[in-house]
Formats: sequence, C-alpha cells, structure tokens
Amino acid sequence: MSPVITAKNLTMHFRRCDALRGVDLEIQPGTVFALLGENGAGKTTLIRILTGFQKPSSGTCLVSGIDPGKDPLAVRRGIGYVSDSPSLYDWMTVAQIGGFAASFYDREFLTRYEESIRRYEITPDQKIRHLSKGQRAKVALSLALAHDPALLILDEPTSGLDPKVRRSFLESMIDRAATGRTVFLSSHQINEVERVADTIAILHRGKIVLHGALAEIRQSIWQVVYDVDDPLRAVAMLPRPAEILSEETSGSQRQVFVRHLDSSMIDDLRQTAGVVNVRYRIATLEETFVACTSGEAILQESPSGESKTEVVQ
Ligand SMILES: Nc1ncnc2c1ncn2[C@@H]1O[C@H](COP(=O)(O)OP(=O)(O)OP(=O)(O)O)[C@@H](O)[C@H]1O
Repeated sequence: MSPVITAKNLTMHFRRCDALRGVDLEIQPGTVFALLGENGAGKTTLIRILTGFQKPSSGTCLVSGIDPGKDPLAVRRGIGYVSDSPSLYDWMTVAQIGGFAASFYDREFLTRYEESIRRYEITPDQKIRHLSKGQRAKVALSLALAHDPALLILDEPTSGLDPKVRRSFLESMIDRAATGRTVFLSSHQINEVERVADTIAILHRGKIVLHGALAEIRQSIWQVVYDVDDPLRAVAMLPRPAEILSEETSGSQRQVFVRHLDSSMIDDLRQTAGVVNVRYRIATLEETFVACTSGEAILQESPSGESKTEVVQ
C-alpha cells in the first residue's frame, strides 16, 4: 500500500531560524501517527506545509497523492484538519457554522456534525464567541470529522479538552484507524501518545531524530547506568549495532540511553577496567523522548527499518 503522507528532505528557513532541517517521513494508511516534539521543534510548521498553508523552502511532499504546495485546496478538501488555534466564525452559532461548512460537503456532513455536537453536549444555538476553550475545540473537531475524512491531521488536538473527553476522543482515533483511515496528530502528551499511536516520530530542532513503530521503539531502547572508579576514566562507546541516543555524566556515575543493546555488550562493560555496578533496563517513552531531545548523538530510523546515527549541531 502506498503511504498517505510522504515527505522528502523538507526544509523551512525563516528569517531568524531554520524551523525544518531536512525532514523525511512516510505515514502508512490505517495508522495513528504521533509527532512528538518540544516547544518550537517545528511540528506546526511541518503540519502547515502538509496542509498547504506554507510552502517549504525546499524538499517535496505528497498528501493523499497530491502536492500541497501545488494544490492546497484539493489537499484540504480531502482531509480533516484542526490547527493548534482553530479560527471559527465567532459571530455564528454552533448550528450555523455546521450548516455553513455542510454546504461544501455531502448531506451526511450535517447529520454527523449534529450528532457530534449532541455527544459533546454543546448547545447548538450558542454563539461561537461565547464558548469555552474546550467547547471551541469540540466544535473544531466536530467540523473536521463530519465529512469522515480518510486522513485527519490534528495539531495538539486535546489541549483544551478535559481528561474524560480527551480519553474518549483518543479512543475514537484508534477506532478510525481500525477502519483504514489515517490519523496524524502532534502532541506534547507522551502518556496519551503511548495509548493511541502505532508509529511515532520525535522532532528535535527541525529534524526527525527517531521514527518507527511505537511497539518496536518501546522494546529497543535501554537505559544503562554504571559507576566508574575515577570520574575522569574514559570508557569506550558501546559498539555497533548499539546506537547511543544520549550520554550523561554525574560525578562517578554515567547514564547512557542506547538502542539495539545486546547482553554481550553489558558483559563486556562489566569486564571493563574501572567500571562497576552496571545496571540496565528498558527505557520509558518519556525517557526516550528526553534522551532524543537533549543528547548530542541522535539517530533516525528510516521507514524501511534501517537506522542511522547523526549528530545535531
Ligand atoms: N512564520 C514564522 N516566521 C518566523 N519564524 C517562525 C514562523 N513560524 C514558526 N517560526 C519559528 O519556527 C520554529 C518552529 O515553530 P513551530 O511553531 O513549528 O514549533 P512547534 O513544534 O509547533 O512548537 P509548539 O509546540 O510550541 O507549538 C520556532 O522557532 C518558531 O519561532
């Protein structure tokens, strides 16, 4: 099956910063994909390029087979999209905005929209400008979902929602993917991402530093901690195929986050002169995120499963 989203070497130079620095990405249909990154990592910029609101400085991308730079309206007609700050016509009521949006789509749109508004317990004749932040988010989500798009792109979709609504919304995203539709969401909420995503990518300073199946990532990244007899002692890097995500020294203790560790490497480390008290365990996704976004040596996995390590300046 061909990917729903393909990005090749996307860059975005703004006057004062490089928001994207060569992003490669492939997202398969029928999956929930989560883009993780710190503030300012470039998530919104990438989403704006994929939805045709921003032209990249260089590189190419296809969304459902269409180049958003060439035909942004065709891309946006075919997808459901909620930005991080949805702009809605404030002077309309909840019902009016649904009726207005419905004029661009088939008859089912209004039925689905009204059903969603009822489920979210929003009063249809309330003015948009009088809605709370969470209610606005619910209206924006209802509009994005009402034409039942094959691809849904959501920038921080749950930021205004309370925990109960958040949970049921995320569960509904898993159901969507199970019917072959694709969900692309950006988030800071690692615990939420863990519950719903099939694949994730971590964006750090405009580069994707980790990309792959969540199940595989959760099983392949390890935290290794050991002590050295002398804080100045040099210890050799773990050999290939190990890939170091980050290394930290605190006095005589060293902590390494590493991908593709095997037990012989731990045995060798235990045999190393001056190294004592070696312990290791699987890293949590949160630890992996911190390691990927604070370490110097970082890696990128291609969709084919090969991975490479590179250094971020
Ligand atoms: N139109 C613009 N002009 C200049 N710089 C911009 C513009 N849009 C974004 N940037 C810069 O690009 C970088 C990435 O911003 P972006 O909004 O994509 O990050 P983000 O990952 O979505 O952050 P957050 O999680 O805080 O929303 C930031 O340094 C930001 O200041």
